[in-house]
Amino acid sequence: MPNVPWQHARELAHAAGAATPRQRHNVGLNQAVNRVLAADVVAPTDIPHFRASAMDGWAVSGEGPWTVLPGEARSTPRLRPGTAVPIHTGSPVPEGTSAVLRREQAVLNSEASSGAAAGFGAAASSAQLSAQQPLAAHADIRPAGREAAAGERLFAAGTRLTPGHLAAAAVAGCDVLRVYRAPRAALVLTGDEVVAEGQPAHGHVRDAFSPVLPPAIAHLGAEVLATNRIGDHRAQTVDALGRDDVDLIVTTGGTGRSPVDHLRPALQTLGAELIVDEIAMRPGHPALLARRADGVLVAGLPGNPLAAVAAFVTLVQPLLAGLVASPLEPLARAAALETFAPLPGRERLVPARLHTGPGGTSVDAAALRGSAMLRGLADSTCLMVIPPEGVEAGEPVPYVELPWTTYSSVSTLPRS
Ligand SMILES: Nc1nc2c(c(=O)[nH]1)N[C@H]1C(S)=C(S)[C@@H](COP(=O)(O)OP(=O)(O)OC[C@H]3O[C@@H](n4cnc5c(N)ncnc54)[C@H](O)[C@@H]3O)O[C@H]1N2
Ligand code: MOO
Repeated sequence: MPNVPWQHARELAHAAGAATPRQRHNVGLNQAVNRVLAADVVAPTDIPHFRASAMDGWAVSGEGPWTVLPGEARSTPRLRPGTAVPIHTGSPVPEGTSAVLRREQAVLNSEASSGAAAGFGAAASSAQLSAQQPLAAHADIRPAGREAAAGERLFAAGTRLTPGHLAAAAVAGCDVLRVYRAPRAALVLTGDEVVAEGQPAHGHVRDAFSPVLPPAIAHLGAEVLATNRIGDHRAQTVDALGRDDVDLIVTTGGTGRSPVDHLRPALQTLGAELIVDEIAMRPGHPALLARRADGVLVAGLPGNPLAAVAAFVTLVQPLLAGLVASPLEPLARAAALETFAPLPGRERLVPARLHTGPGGTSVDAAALRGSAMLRGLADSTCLMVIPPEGVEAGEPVPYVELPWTTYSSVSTLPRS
């Protein structure tokens, strides 16, 4: 489809990912962060699975004062009314326990000082224990099943796993989780003039993409199997686009229509279908998305670095979400801090920084935002999506987070 409206390009990319057959497998918890659940996680038992003390102190039964029994809670299966036994945080409470008395609220024998001074854990058996204040029934007892009952759904299929999910799964007693296999990608970076290290000579450029694309793709939960650098050469391009051990090939450069741009002709040679053929956006309009006859997807990002990042969030981000059955997220909005004039027929993606202040959340566009520039991007957390009709300062504008924005997507400081 030629010159696809920006939002439609996202939807086509997401649908292309979602239409790709998915594989599922079991992974250990320490391999599961950032993977997407392919099945619900269900509590195998009650969580917690036993009634436990929430504090260090005494398990007591009935009304005080209580006679302290010899031993401690773990070796005491049952308490009778009027008795108590020392207990530690997390230990199972004996049957018959009506409450836990915190050590600092306890008085042993006739001592009026706090339980801390009353020799907790070292009290002689048959000492008399009482509470400084009335003790509520069930005080400081964590009931079994308080967090979840056995069989209850803890996390739904489709959840992207964070360390917090994994900690909860571990506490539930899970060792492996059923997840979608991480999508596999290969990079093909084109350009005779592109060098991978050092200061580029006159007419050459230093590669901007190998530092940004692998972490961005990994952040989105996929693996980069290989990065292949090729010259502006037709046969090399056909060859590089032919690998079949991946779900997705991401290319950079060569999206134009000059004799040295080989991406479109190479895709034609391979019999690939163009799903998106240019996008009504700036920068990044020459970007494309294609599917080979065997289903492998090819996302062609333009060579200009900021244009490539804009095309990445438009095509690759939704596509990778579709590959693991995640929804296409609606865009968040924040107030634009400056006015953008209309640009009929296309969206503009502008690097910007989110800022929270007393008046709410706003987006502050970077100054250096030419399609071949990167300084503005370096200092940004998102791309504003300016609609064709423009936006007035103070109006809400949609934005997409950059695919490496993690825990601090909202800055509390204005751009300096
Ligand atoms: N006659 C026209 N010319 C151009 C048009 C157009 O519509 N008509 N569109 C412009 C736009 S917009 C873009 S974006 C670029 C797209 O270019 P290509 O995707 O074909 O990329 P190249 O020509 O190979 O390179 C463009 C530019 O990017 C630099 N580049 C390439 N790879 C890298 C890299 N790995 N790291 C850093 N920079 C890279 C390359 O040196 C060029 O400067 O076409 C416009 N032209
Ligand atoms: O996609 Mo191009 O950046 O607009 O130069």
